[in-house]
Amino acid sequence: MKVNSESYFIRIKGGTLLKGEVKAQGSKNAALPIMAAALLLRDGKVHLRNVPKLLDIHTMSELLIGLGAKVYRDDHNMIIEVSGELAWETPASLVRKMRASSLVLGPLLARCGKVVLPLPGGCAIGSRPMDLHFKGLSKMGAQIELDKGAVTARADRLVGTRIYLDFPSVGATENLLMAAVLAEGETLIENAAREPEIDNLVCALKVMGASVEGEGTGILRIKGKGELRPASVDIIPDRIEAATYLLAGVITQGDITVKGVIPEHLNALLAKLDEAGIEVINSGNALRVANPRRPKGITLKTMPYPGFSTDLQPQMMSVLSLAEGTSIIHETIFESRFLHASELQKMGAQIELQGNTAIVHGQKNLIGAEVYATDLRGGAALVLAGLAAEGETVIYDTHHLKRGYEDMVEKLIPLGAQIREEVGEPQSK
Ligand SMILES: CC(=O)N[C@H]1[C@@H](OP(=O)(O)OP(=O)(O)OC[C@H]2O[C@@H](n3ccc(=O)[nH]c3=O)[C@H](O)[C@@H]2O)O[C@H](CO)[C@@H](O)[C@@H]1O
Ligand SMILES: C=C(OP(=O)(O)O)C(=O)O
Repeated sequence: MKVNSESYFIRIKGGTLLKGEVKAQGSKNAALPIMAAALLLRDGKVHLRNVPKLLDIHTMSELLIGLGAKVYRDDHNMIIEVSGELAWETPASLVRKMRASSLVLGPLLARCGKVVLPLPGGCAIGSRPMDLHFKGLSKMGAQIELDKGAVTARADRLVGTRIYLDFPSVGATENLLMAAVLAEGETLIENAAREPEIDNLVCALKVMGASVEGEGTGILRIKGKGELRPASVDIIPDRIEAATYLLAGVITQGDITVKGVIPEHLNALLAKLDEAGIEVINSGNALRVANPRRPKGITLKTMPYPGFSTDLQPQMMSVLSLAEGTSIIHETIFESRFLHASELQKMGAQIELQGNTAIVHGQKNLIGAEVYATDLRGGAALVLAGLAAEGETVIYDTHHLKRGYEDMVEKLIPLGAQIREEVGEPQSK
């Protein structure tokens, strides 16, 4: 039987209370830009530790190899070796697979003076333009041309300048920061994103010899350097993956400890769980929920960090669909990040959508059903719902989960989940 990447599905027999410990993986969204940052080296290696084994990481490796870098992997360690000339044309087949491919734009432009990047385009969760990336690079002296779905950026020299971001875009902050570390003079990025993954990138750039100040403050001050040096970098724990397992404990009213986390990265989630009446035990580098009660309905709004992460909104919607009372969820980051709602409705969730607001009327039970993962976190939300639902849930298109969750099924089984992944064409599809 021919198996393609879209033939994965997951079967869950729900209603089992989960119990045990699970370790957080390294952060996907920190590892991806740091891998791209290796392109800034003229000659040498960047060693990365705690790199998660994910499809997106594989895609970024392929992209770097296509550009002329060498990538070696050994379990969760990775070495990226860069020397000599790099290609500046990025292949559409890889760029279209993953939005984060656009993170090679800043480093390649700074390193090669020219980049052709097919535009990653929209995806299921929203249109995701790159205007802020282009505006910032233009201000640094780059010429940007858009033609036939690709951007060509050219710059004989990038010059430090003052850039105000109209929105604290994570990707734009990362691209501009990486371009600025090799630019002439000082760059100021105002209204910069403050996500922990940006701090991890700043930390990586600093060990590579860059001069950057202001991480976490919203104002980044970068003094350009002629050259960076080889370095070793630790990837931070993945706050979104960690939170997903914590929420698996909440939704099954189980007893789950997530180890190897940085709890302060999850302050917004912890505040909302507290409002919902869920006690989370914080022991410094682990978070535990111990047979929590059913959550109360709450209101939440997704916001740039330190606000509530849009990447946790779908999983939280599953949890709140089993709350006592009604919850209101405002999605302010992506315009179509409610695709999971109609799948949750098939499982008995009572959700009304009004533009970027979801009104979730909590139910006592969800019922297993056949549902489709529409995107990465939407898929995670369905796994959570399936773990709590009565009877069997079959989730199709679970290849999306492989972008962001290392061995999700294998991590849930020891916690008591009755879950298995299957490959092939399911009968009922
Ligand atoms: C690989 C990675 O780190 N992905 C994360 C990153 O995505 P990403 O970096 O794509 O997210 P951004 O912060 O850039 O996007 C946030 C919002 O700004 C808009 N925008 C962005 C750039 C731009 O030039 N113009 C513009 O209008 C986007 O369409 C979106 O509505 O941050 C998102 C917001 O926390 C997370 O959900 C993603 O998981
Ligand atoms: C939206 C996400 O990733 P990406 O930006 O790579 O699509 C995510 O990690 O939830």
